[in-house]
Amino acid sequence: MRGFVAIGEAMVELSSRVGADGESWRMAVAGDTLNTAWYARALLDGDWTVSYFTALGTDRYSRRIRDFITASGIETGLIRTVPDRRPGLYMIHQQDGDRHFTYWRDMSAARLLADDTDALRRAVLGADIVYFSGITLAILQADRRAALIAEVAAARAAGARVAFDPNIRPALWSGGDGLKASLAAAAAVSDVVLPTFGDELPLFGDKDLLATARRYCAYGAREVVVKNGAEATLVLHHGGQFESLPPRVGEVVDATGAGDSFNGAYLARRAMGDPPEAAVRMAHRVAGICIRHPGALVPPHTLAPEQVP
Ligand SMILES: O=C(O)C(=O)C[C@H](O)[C@H](O)COP(=O)(O)O
Repeated sequence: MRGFVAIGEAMVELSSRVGADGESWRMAVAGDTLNTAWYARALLDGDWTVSYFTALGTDRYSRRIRDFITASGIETGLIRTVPDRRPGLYMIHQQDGDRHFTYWRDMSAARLLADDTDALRRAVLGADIVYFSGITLAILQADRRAALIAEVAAARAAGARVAFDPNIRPALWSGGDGLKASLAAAAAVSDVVLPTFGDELPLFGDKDLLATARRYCAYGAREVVVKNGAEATLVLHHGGQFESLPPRVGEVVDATGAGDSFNGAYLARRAMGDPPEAAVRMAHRVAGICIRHPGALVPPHTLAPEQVP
């Protein structure tokens, strides 16, 4: 068996719908790295196990998150338990054609996911693919962030392929606490980096997607996939480059999870041997399904092979 391990925070997700009887809220389980693990699990074949590493409490909602992850076919055996903490929560708001998030996660259990270095090491050692994000880093104290990057680097030295999405969320980084340096340090231990141009532009002022891709290559990445919403994705791979245009999607219900679902599909297809061109095409199809549904995750039947051949 081969192993895909994702590290980060799983939360309670609330998304709203306005119907005849007013606004109603739907509760789900999501979180960027969990979303990617979930889509990867849906698309990887039976030769792969997918595991999620985080920290959860012992309360009702922590149990619900754990049960959901297990029911999705993702291993939860290595998840840390922090009895006096609860999971974080976020609400999705649609505005100006995009999704926006409000968080309640300052004291979440996941903030302590890297406190036990041995647990972290057990989670990543022996994995074939390790996946983490800028959100995983943002929720940690600076020394724990460094510890996590060191464990990821050790897993890579032991043979893992490392994938990282910068997933820049300025709201999670207080001024001057090392956002840019953390992204550079993470990319330096990564093989594949999957940034979103719209997140990179305001922080780095990149003039185009190539500038974003080159920056992550300069940090050390070998394969960079720059997503750009409905516009063409740019892939830099072993010195070559190409662009791929996503198919047009009719009505966008909620863009939450577009990037994460793209990553899950891209990494799953690369893991199973597809070249980047075919992996990007599949990733666009899956992201197109994601954004036609509320919340980050879709009803599993919408990813059946006849839907995404
Ligand atoms: O922001 C966070 O901390 C979350 O994890 C909540 C969301 O599930 C992802 O952020 C969605 O990510 P996108 O694929 O970029 O839409």
